[in-house]
Amino acid sequence: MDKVFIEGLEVAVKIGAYEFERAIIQCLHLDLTCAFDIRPAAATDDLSKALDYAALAESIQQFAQSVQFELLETFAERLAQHLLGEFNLPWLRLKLVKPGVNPLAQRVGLEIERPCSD
Ligand SMILES: Nc1nc2c(c(=O)[nH]1)N=C([C@H](O)[C@@H](O)CO)CN2
Repeated sequence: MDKVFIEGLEVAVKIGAYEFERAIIQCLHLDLTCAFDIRPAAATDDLSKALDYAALAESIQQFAQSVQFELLETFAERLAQHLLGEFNLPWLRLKLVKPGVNPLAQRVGLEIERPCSD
């Protein structure tokens, strides 16, 4: 299956398990890969037949503005379900990085695939 992706999207969101995090907005770095058949768009040169990555990015930003969670896991799962439904996607991979959390690590975060491949 073809893939449409966004890499390095900066997303501002209220997220964190600790008390001090409930009052601040933090920036996550997001990579998204979506399975999508590009042939109808390629055959017609028509954006309406494509998976519009600008629309994906806008939907992600709006979702992030409308929620507040403690865990990256919750944010990832809810966002994945939101995108699968809104864009009628058969599969996606979503990677979230929360920068600056652990001084001994370059990056921490998680990656999910939905529907699961295993
Ligand atoms: N698996 C996770 N571990 C941790 C999370 C998380 O969302 N998922 N969150 C935190 C804290 O919010 C931390 O990022 C604050 O610096 C700790 N561990």
